[in-house]
Amino acid sequence: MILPSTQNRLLFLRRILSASRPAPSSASVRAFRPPLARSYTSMAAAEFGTPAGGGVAPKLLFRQLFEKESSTYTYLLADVGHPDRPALLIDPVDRTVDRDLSLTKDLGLKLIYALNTHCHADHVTGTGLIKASYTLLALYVANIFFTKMPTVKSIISKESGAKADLFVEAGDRVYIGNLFLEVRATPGHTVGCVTYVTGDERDQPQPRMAFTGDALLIRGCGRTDFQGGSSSQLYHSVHSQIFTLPKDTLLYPAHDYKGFTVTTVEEETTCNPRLSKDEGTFTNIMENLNLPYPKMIDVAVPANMVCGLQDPPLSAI
Ligand SMILES: N[C@@H](CCC(=O)N[C@@H](CSS)C(=O)NCC(=O)O)C(=O)O
Repeated sequence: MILPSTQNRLLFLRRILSASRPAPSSASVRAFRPPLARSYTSMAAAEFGTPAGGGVAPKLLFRQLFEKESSTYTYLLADVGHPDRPALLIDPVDRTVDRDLSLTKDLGLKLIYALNTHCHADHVTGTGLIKASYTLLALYVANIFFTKMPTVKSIISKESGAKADLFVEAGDRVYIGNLFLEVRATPGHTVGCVTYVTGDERDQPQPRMAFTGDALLIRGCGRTDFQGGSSSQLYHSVHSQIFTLPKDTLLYPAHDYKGFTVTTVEEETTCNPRLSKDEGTFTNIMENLNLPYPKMIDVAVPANMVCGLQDPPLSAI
């Protein structure tokens, strides 16, 4: 079956969707996993803390993807040890949604979640388009009244104040199959920034991996001059929540402007020109960055507060 581009799919969706679909629920969760190998129709809060099971060890499939206009990294993670091959995307960008969805399809993955580390100011998140695209796919392949509809749920922190299907807080776990990400609160770039860290249990990937959003960039860090930013808070977030991870933890940021792809806790604690300093020096550096505002800030922030969908939001179609 040939499907039109995501933008065209959205236009089509707007024409044919009536109020037949309830607005997404906004359940707050501590740990949740989708009811794999059962139904994807449930919008109820997920299960708490029980393994997906199946007797198979988790096996990570990992891809780092780049969006060059905003220099943004999107990360694809999947548990390919699980028969359903469940997957999630971290920080998808609207411009590259088609690429990301076709990759998940090529790899035979079942996308379950689209996560944001925070409400971005420089680009529009892809989570809204991904959700809409999946909804339309369900309409193509079956009728919405009888089928078990594949859905992707958007996730962001509760503190962000942004719209999403599920809101996470420090200590929560996001499961795909038998893999999980632990949520750590790392405010300072924005009030709602979180870092997603792979699990610390024996069957989880080693070394651990942390998706730091804009809290920590390779040899840098997120700016702190808007969206409730605070250099003192950022310093404490990184030192208490990221630099305390094992030294070999791989750190994957949401952006890179210098050509780097990955770093480690050990590297950044010693080589980061901002965060390896004492707090006073760090604050002084941050107060004197004198960066121009991101070009898209006036478009991106309002759009990202509603999951990337605007004019009109999907719930209003
Ligand atoms: N030139 C870019 C924006 C660059 C920028 O401000 N990046 C942010 C993260 S996205 S809000 C940042 O925190 N940078 C820190 C730094 O030291 O560069 C654009 O116009 O989009």
